[in-house]
Amino acid sequence: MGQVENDSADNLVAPSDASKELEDLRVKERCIEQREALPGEPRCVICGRYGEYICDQTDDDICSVECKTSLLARIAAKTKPPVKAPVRVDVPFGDESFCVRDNNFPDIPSLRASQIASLRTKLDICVKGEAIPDPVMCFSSCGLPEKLVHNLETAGYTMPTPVQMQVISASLSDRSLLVSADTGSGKTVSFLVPIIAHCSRGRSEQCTSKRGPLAIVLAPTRELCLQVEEQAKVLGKGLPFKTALVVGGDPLAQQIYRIENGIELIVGTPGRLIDLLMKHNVDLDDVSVFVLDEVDCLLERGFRDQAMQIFRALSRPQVMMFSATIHSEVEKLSNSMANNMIHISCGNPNRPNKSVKQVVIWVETKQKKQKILEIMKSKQHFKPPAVIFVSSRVGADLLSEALTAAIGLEVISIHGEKTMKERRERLRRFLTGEVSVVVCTGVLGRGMDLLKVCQVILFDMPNSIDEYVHQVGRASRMGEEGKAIVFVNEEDRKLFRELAQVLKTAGAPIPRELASSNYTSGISLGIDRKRKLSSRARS
Ligand SMILES: Nc1ncnc2c1ncn2[C@@H]1O[C@H](COP(=O)(O)OP(=O)(O)OP(=O)(O)O)[C@@H](O)[C@H]1O
Repeated sequence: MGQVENDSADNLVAPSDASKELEDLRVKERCIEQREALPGEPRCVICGRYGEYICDQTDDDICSVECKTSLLARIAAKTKPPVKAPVRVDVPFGDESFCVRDNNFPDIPSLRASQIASLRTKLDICVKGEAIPDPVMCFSSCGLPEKLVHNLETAGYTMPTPVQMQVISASLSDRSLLVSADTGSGKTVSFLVPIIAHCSRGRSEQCTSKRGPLAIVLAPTRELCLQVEEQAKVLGKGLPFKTALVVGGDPLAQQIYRIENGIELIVGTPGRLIDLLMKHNVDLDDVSVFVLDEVDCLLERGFRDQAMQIFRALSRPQVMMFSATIHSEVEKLSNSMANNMIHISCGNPNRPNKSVKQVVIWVETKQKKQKILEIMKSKQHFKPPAVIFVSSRVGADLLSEALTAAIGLEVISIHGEKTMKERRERLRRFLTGEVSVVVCTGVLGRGMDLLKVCQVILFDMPNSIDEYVHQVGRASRMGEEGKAIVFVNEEDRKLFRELAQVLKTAGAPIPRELASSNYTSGISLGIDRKRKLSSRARS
């Protein structure tokens, strides 16, 4: 007789046929345990996975107990008069373990700690902190306003991504967070969903006509602010949720007028927001959520003082910080901004997204223009729409003009010296496909969701490997395959060591010149270095 296997998810022994059958017969508790539906198979009406069961009360296809619970909750919410959301209670500073439970929302069967741990491992989620809420498996199972769930579905977001699963649940319990997750993994929705839920709940409770902001999102570039505000509007449609965009280059008076008329969320760059706060009396008393998107940039560079000044103007907000690149200095600083912080990391932080193929080519500075023309003339290598990153504003203008003249295809430039109107219009033309190639400085390097782009060319290496990670990341969204062609030469030597390590980890080819450089000595880089050294030894 075969021994009965332990059915723990952590068990590494493959289950016997008999236990597999038993597993198949077991009713799936959570939707994550259910497989995807094959073509022609019934789909769960809540999450779209395989609809293995039928809900006895409604006859709908359903994948698990969790989704059945959500379905019944939805139906109950439609038939019952709207229930008042629980009152948000101000707790003493430092007591952030307090959390408001929504007793109107039915309990979801809970998983054992070992199952949660194994789920996080499968989803590539690491967490650090005390009493961390479990990840949520679908948007409809965490008590969000029904309209918000509907807006998410309409936007095509049927399932949360791993970072959203963990961040949304942690954030809904009012905890402050430091989140590092791959480029293109869906961090924006992970902070917008709790913000919108919080704002619409907050407004439905307030009896006063006063409508000062309830949340602030800071981001380092105007383009990123524009993008985040757009997405917030889409997800908050139909809810008591208005936004104000506060960025330089747009008239200040209009921004003030909008805020005075009542808004819930301000999305802005630090400089303009400080400017506005200094010149105008904006009541920030009710701001209880403060998000720093691209936090390493906001806390490391010239932005730090401004970001901290805004933070200090708020009274004990929930702080949520996000980036694909976070190092220890930012971790330390972030810990000083909130108590009982949760650290979440998803995927491969501080490294380029695995979906992007990195092709690093050694090109002398004088040859760069010739090389990029060769690439752009090759149907095999050039796959527009494409973004070309350069290091200077003048360089962006010159290169875009030279490429337009040489290949007869309109190539536009975007950088910080252009007016806001021009930057907006050019970005619109690129995003709508009117032009297919843009040359830009770092203004489009971070956070920009350039949906159809699957090729970037780093004509000039950026100043740091962190910026490299972000720029390379523009070539892939949500795991789509992309390609980054990167020009390097001796002028980039201060990054050789880290670059070689990044390429080695990704299994990408390392140019011979880089492998044999003194700057990469001591790193075992395999074949290229050995070949070069042995040919030297022969001569
Ligand atoms: N749950 C979801 N289902 C499907 N698509 C999603 C989901 N969440 C986000 N997306 C899409 O994924 C893309 C990447 O999201 P987003 O721009 O938020 O990534 P990010 O993690 O902030 O990346 P970066 O670090 O580059 O800023 C966007 O096009 C967004 O619309």
